Amino acid sequence: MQLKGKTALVTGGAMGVGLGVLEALADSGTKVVSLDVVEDAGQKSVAAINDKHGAGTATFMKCDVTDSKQLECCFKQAVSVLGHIDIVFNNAGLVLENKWEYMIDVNIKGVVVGTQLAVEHMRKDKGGKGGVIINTSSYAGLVPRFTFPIYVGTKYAVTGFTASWASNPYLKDMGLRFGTLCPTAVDTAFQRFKDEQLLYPKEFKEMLNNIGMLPVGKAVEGFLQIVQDDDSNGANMTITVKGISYKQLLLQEGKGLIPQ
Ligand SMILES: NC(=O)c1ccc[n+]([C@@H]2O[C@H](COP(=O)([O-])OP(=O)(O)OC[C@H]3O[C@@H](n4cnc5c(N)ncnc54)[C@H](O)[C@@H]3O)[C@@H](O)[C@H]2O)c1
Ligand SMILES: CCCCC[C@H](O)/C=C/C=C\C/C=C\C/C=C\CCCC(=O)O
Repeated sequence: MQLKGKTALVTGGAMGVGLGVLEALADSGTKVVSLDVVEDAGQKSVAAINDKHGAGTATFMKCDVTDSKQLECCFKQAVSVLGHIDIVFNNAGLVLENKWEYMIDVNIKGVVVGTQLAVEHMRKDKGGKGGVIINTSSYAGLVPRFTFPIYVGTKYAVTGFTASWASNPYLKDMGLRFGTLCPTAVDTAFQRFKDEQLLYPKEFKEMLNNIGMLPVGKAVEGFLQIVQDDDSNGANMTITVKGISYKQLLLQEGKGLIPQ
């Protein structure tokens, strides 16, 4: 997909990976809408993008992705601002083993509702223009980690849910494709966690000391690879200190998605 002249909606866009993606999309000529629960940072980051690229390039909407009504309303507002949506990045997420019901609401429900709204507004067979939907999982959505078991469960849910949509046999009519972003630890506010947010914080910090953290730009690079590769559908874009790679999942008649 050529990014110039396209439109995108990003959740969790106020900081971290979401903001990195917003900035990269705006730099490539995409008009963007940022949804986030943190209004101050959201407004400031959008103002900076508009200062750089011109008024109207970016729009911020305060939205708690755990509230389906808010998300539905913001998608409608985004379509009226953008005209239509080509790219949706369901990225908002957190790690809260000590408040796991809320974490499940953000990491799973927020992605499920965000994906369903994206399909509804984007599918060609119902008046949309098609496009790509990318959901943020994690390396921990592919490889279990004892340090935060419920977080891992939410990310496995995102990976499985997104792959299931990617294996939908009617995607051609809808003009949609899907991808999942699976980075290891990325240097964002996410990593400035309080110990009670993890089950085994000491052990995770030791693990982190061994492998180090990725810069946000590496996660953004992985996102852009999926968005720009029109042949990519069902890719788990794995981003680690060893590099960026994705297993293209092939849709084989009668067998669903099979790893290459
Ligand atoms: N940082 C990492 O180590 C890492 C690694 C792999 C995957 N991830 C995933 O990447 C995604 C982005 O994380 P990040 O590292 O950029 O963290 P971050 O904390 O810097 O950014 C997350 C953003 O999501 C927003 N958010 C949180 N709850 C929300 C809600 N209910 N509604 C709307 N917005 C909400 C936050 O306000 C914040 O702006 C998350 O899904 C996370 O699980 C992070
Ligand atoms: C505070 C919790 C942060 C969780 C962030 C993220 O979603 C999960 C990351 C999962 C793992 C990162 C930590 C260790 C990775 C261990 C090995 C990765 C090696 C990858 C490789 O280079 O092969």
